[in-house]
Amino acid sequence: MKAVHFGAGNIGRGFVGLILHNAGYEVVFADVNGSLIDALAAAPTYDVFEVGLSPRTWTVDNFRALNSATDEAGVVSEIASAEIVTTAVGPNILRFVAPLIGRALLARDAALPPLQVMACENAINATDALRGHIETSLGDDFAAVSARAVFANTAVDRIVPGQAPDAGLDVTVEDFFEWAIESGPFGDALPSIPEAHFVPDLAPYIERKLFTVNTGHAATAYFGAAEGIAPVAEAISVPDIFTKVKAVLEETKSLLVAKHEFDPSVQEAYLEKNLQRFANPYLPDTVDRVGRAPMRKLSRNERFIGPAAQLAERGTRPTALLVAIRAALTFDVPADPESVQLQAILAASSAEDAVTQVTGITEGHPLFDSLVQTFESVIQSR
Ligand SMILES: NC(=O)c1ccc[n+]([C@@H]2O[C@H](COP(=O)([O-])OP(=O)(O)OC[C@H]3O[C@@H](n4cnc5c(N)ncnc54)[C@H](O)[C@@H]3O)[C@@H](O)[C@H]2O)c1
Ligand SMILES: O=P(O)(O)OC[C@@H](O)[C@@H](O)[C@H](O)[C@H](O)CO
Repeated sequence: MKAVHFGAGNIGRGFVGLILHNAGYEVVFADVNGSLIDALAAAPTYDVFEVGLSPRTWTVDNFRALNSATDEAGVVSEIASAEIVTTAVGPNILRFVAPLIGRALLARDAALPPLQVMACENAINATDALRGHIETSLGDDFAAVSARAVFANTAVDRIVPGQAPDAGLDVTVEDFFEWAIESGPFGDALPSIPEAHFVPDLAPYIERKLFTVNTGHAATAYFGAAEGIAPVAEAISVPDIFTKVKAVLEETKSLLVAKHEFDPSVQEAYLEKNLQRFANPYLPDTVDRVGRAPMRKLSRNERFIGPAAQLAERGTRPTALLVAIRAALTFDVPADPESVQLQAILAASSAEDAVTQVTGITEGHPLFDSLVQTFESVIQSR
């Protein structure tokens, strides 16, 4: 069994690659980072160090690595004969890997079982987005080959921080993980991945993950950055930050419980567990990584505006989420292109225009006026 995985970065090596390896797949990593691919191609193994209360080390072998910038034909050929293709490249990069998957579908033997395509990104319905990019890249040819693939959305959860410069290929990760995959698209032919769990309806899982883990994580990062704190674990240990993050998660909990009918006590335990995960003292994670790409994180369906807008549409004005959104607007990291872009918008725009540009929320939406007030207070304080 062979899986081609795009993105040999933190989650690629420390989670998707590891779980597929443990499931018995040969993993072919495809990445545009030449030095990373060269190192992987030359290495027989790498280690994954799980840190936390139950530490353990995994050794990953049975992998190969290809440079998808310089060897497109090689990557296309590998995908054409693979069982699975996964991605962990970032939601905005899916459009660049899609044409290679499209070309592989054209080349794939129609007699093979369908290629199982799963995007493992922090975004709602990322695989649907990937499929859309494949359709765009193939144009009229897509219809003829669409039966050669099945597309399943997934929710992946494991905190994998940036790695130390001297770590080489080894990856330090937390000792927790969860991989939920929608089962419907596979029919009776589920992929053989024992450590994943297959669910008929992914929507509650991905919203619960994005609006709890990632909303709380990002809020911690932005509150921490505003206080000049770099480590995430240190940020969440500040009582005032903990209180504000918990309040944010109580708001998203109220939405998740109302919308998906989660048991309130189960959701409370889930959010408490996540507050503990952020505080993992063994995990060298930073507010700059967790807060990265604030334009993406503040976009319409993402971890802040997604739940805040839904609460407002249900007649509840969010308050803690707006405090976190305000902190996000102050995230000023010159090395982060989206932070630079955000600060430029705030410097040059009215609050009304900035709200629409950054969040996609327009006048007339029940959250609009609250966002304008929040943006205005940041613009005034600059
Ligand atoms: N790190 C985590 O804790 C974590 C957890 C769950 C989900 N995710 C999600 O996984 C994705 C990747 O995150 P990460 O933390 O591993 O980032 P990362 O930067 O460590 O890895 C991304 C990799 O993608 C590669 N890449 C970029 N453009 C590419 C292209 N066109 N083709 C092939 N490879 C390309 C980069 O070179 C890099 O190696 C993101 O969507 C993120 O939200 C991350
Ligand atoms: O990857 P991002 O930028 O969407 O979000 C940063 C972190 O919150 C994220 O990577 C978490 O570590 C991960 O989602 C945990 O499962």
